[in-house]
Amino acid sequence: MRVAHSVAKVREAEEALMARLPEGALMQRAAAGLAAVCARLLRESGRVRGRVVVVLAGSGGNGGDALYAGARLAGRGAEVHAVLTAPKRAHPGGLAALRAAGGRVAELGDVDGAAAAALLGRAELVLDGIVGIGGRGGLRDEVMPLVRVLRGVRRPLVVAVDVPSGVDADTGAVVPETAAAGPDGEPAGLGARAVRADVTVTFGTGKPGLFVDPGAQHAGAVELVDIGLEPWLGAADLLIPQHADVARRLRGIAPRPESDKYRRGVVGIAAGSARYPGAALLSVAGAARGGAGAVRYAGAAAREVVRAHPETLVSDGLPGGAGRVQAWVVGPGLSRDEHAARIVDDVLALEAVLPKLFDADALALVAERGPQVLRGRHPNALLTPHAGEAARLLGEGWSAARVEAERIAAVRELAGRYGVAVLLKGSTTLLAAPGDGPVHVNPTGTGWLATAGSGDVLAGLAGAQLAAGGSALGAGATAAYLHGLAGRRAAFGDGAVGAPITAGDVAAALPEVWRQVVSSGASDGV
Ligand SMILES: NC(=O)C1=CN([C@@H]2O[C@H](COP(=O)(O)OP(=O)(O)OC[C@H]3O[C@@H](n4cnc5c(N)ncnc54)[C@H](OP(=O)(O)O)[C@@H]3O)[C@@H](O)[C@H]2O)[C@@H](O)CC1
Ligand SMILES: [K+]
Repeated sequence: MRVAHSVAKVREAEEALMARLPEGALMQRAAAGLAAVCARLLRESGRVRGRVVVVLAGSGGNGGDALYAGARLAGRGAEVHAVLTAPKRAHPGGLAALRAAGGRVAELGDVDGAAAAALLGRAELVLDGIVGIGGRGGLRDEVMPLVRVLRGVRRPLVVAVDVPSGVDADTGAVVPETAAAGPDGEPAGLGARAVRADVTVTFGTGKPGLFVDPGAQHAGAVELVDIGLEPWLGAADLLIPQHADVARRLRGIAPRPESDKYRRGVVGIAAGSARYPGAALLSVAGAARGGAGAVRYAGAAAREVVRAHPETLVSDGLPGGAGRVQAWVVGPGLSRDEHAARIVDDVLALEAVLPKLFDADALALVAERGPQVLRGRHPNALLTPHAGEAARLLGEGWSAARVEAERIAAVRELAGRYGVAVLLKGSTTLLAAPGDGPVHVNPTGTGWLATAGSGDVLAGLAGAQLAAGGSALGAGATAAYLHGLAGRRAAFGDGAVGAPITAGDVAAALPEVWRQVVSSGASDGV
């Protein structure tokens, strides 16, 4: 499990640790770890000696880390150039160390467009130490020309120090560029006032913004440098599961010799309608490979379902009359007519402790009824909205765009308000349960999963995980993880190039990724 802590918790822990260490010791630990990662990255394509490294150093501790790391690389023979983005306030110790090691120093004002392009064009590695956890808002005007040039030059490896400068460390938010087009000709709207890194070397613990989009896209691969903070860090704010965590749960629900289909769990699917039978088929496909012993289907697409999935137990009545199940999935392709409302109300009338997953059209119907139909009544329910559905559930003051921009806050608010676990779909899928516990981030997604019906497969899969037992949050997190891996598997196969996939391909890839996770469970995985 990877973890992340809020800036406030990091600051508190740093203070406690610094009080026990000689002055500057913590920054030396950070810089040593940072330089070691940079040296390793440079060695992947040769030696450190003679390589051109450009350090962008701001006015705070982040710039200090970068300058000290630059000094260490210069000490190993690299040709290091620093550009001070706030020359009067550059870290004095770091600056002296870099100069003493033979590094060259320029001020932002001296490095205009052409000079910046020449310098960054020669760089093999750029250290982004403009601003770290002390940053507020997007990058300021004075550094943007340099950042735009960096974006345009034939890419050196960009290593962000602690956080990509301009990314909000707590939320992952970035400020979009409002200017029409940058000098590099980048179309308006695509750029952000933030650095885009290949690798982020973060200190002490992860920062939430490194794992949640759009910040995650700016962070690239995240490497953690241990600076001894752990004993002083409180509970994590974000958890990022890896193969080993998911493997533990999958082993726990694997069938035993004495298992029968009922002990493994039966998942009920109330999905699809005469208009949208496909959603029923895809939900059943996800559920059938999701770890339950059997799938029961209740609804208008019974005939189509049994034709495509003959192992399914089908009926065309309401869920309550369909027979015993351990978890219900309601919503995909249900449409929003009176009959759909009757189905949702029927599920809401089922035994309170029975796990129930509400997706798609069922979410709109839940939103109409209000949080009180779930809060305090259905402790094991799971909502699986995308941003638009989340905004509808949250009501006044929320829009899909706001949910996208404040994903962590949105998923927490939803879980708190409805009193149930929530899986917020999107480019980074997040999960939260009511209360102050950590938000889970799914690390396995791929853009190729943005394809029709992909959410239906996820709903079925998550329902099967609910039926197999455990908390709604654990079931949802496992489903999101497997679904993301299956999407990657379907889109990329064994290679590095993705291709378009269908939701059916995602369902078909589930057994393979399940095996992959369980068999490599001891390693880090993603
Ligand atoms: N504390 C520790 O023990 C350790 C800390 N460590 C390191 O220190 C970092 C934290 O250092 P920090 O607190 O000095 O803040 P930092 O991120 O450098 O930025 C503050 C400066 O940036 C400026 N600035 C703000 N917003 C901006 C913007 N949008 N665009 C441009 N500039 C902006 C702001 O300017 P001002 O608002 O004052 O005008 C201020 O001067 C942390 O991330 C880690 O790398 C490690 O060495 C481990 C030990
Ligand atoms: K930075």
